[in-house]
Amino acid sequence: MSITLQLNGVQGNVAVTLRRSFQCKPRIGFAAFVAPVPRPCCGRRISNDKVAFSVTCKMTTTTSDVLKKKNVTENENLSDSETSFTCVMKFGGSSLASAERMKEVASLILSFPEERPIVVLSAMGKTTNKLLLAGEKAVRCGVVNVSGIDELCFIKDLHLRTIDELGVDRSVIAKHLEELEQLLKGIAMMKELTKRTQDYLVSFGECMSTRIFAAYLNIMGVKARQYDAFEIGFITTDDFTNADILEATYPAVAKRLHGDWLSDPAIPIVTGFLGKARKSCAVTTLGRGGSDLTATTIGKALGLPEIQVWKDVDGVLTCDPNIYPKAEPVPNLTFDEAAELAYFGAQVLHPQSMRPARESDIPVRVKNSYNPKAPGTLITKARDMSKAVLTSIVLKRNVTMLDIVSTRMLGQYGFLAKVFSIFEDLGISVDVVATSEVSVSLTLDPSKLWSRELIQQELDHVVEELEKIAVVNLLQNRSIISLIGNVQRSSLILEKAFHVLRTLGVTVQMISQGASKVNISLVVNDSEAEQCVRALHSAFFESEISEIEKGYTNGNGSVAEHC
Ligand SMILES: Nc1ncnc2c1ncn2[C@@H]1O[C@H](COP(=O)(O)OP(=O)(O)O)[C@@H](O)[C@H]1O
Ligand SMILES: N[C@@H](CC(=O)OP(=O)(O)O)C(=O)O
Repeated sequence: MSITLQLNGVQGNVAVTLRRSFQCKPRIGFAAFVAPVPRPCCGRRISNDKVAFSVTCKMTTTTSDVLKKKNVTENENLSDSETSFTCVMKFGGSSLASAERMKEVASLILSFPEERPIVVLSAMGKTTNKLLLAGEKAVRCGVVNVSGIDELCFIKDLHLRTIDELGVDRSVIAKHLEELEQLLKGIAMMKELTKRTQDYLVSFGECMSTRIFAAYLNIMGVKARQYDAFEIGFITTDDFTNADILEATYPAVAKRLHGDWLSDPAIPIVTGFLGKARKSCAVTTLGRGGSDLTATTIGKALGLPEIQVWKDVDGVLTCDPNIYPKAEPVPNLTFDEAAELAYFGAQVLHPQSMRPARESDIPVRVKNSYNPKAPGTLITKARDMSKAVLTSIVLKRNVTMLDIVSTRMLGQYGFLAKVFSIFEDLGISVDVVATSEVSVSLTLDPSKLWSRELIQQELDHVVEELEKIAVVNLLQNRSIISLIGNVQRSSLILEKAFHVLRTLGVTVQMISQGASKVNISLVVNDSEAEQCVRALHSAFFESEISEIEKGYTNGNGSVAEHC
């Protein structure tokens, strides 16, 4: 059985996403569609000979952004009933810092009446940081002093004030506030904060923000339902503080959210960042900023047409605005570029968050909840790279670099394998690598876990192990500057970048062109890094002729074609 879809006069290449409807039968192959259907789809039987399908059509040859939703029945009969969600909207802590902000986010969601979103929320403002600090203080302060921990008082005050200002009943989070204090007392008693307990501790942030927001929507007459991710099928590894999402998550989450919607439609308000460990069944977290990953996971699970992540900036910018305020929004990025950018330190996206979106080819839109009219950044599988040179500059500070020279003869095989097995044994992740026949230079990832730095003891251990096979030079306080862009034009990028760095008198200590073909990484001293980023930004992105650019002007004063 197959379906022929008539798209009312729209010509050209049409990508079609079919979304699961009421029942799991019959399974149907949709051979007639131009694009392959991502997974078996199910229809809703509306009479003996008709089955209704919820279909989203994305016109890829007209305006790439136009989404049209239609319900299509077998033999081109259209039905009006809408059966599923249209997007994920994720709001981070920066969008939810106060009652005022929660109100604005609620009206922002409701300003898209044509959307039926799944909403993913982070903890309010800086709640996660405060919870972590409260946990650290609890270890040292003694049980009797827990109630007085500044961060606990701040969290209580922020959430109760928000509840009161929104007109929500305090009972919505009363149990959580009580349990949070009990947990901190437990930590104080044990004088210990394990990673597992740390995850449980920070989960209170998302558990409370989602409950408050759902209750507020309900008060406003908009039916909403709160979900704890760890109760609806987010299954992860047991790697507390940095857990990976397991495949079983996708069908479980889709079944739960879709099933609930069909039996009693309400906007789902889901905790970002959290999961449930497969073995221990304890609460896990997905690493800092992990709510982005929650959003893309839900997008993939339900095969949604779009994933939106709402931030406090006008999209992904040409560099970190805290380093250089003249940073500009980047209108389009590929999944590869966004992933590389996030991995190499741009705080704006969680490093793993692009994976589910890329796997299911769902566009991710990064928008500004403080400035919803700004177009934001659209992240897709491919984009027109013909004019692209540099997209964004990313800085990762406080990196440790190792120069490792083999003590054996030239051509000794297995040297690299030995080096990397040492890192594997010690559970340390390597970022950037450059090799020669007898030596390897590499940088160590400082922020794998909770943004913590590798501690000296761990570094000493690495060096000790490596010194069994090599001469090792440990170089600390380095920075990686990642040039994200079109590596097809790497000569141009490098020529210009090195001109900038030479003008500044900066020596590049290592260079590596990523296998992803969208990233060139340069290692410099920490103390010089910010100055380099500003100068590189000025040279690559600013139209006025900068001091550095002057070196590129030709005789008649016009800028030579370098970028
Ligand atoms: N290249 C970049 N583009 C945009 N924002 C960036 C970039 N690099 C760093 N940032 C920082 O990331 C912040 C947004 O990310 P984040 O705080 O995680 O938002 P949220 O809490 O809403 O998820 C911005 O306020 C900005 O300071
Ligand atoms: N609250 C968590 C998860 C998160 O994603 O936060 P945000 O969206 O505010 O970056 C954190 O601070 O890491």
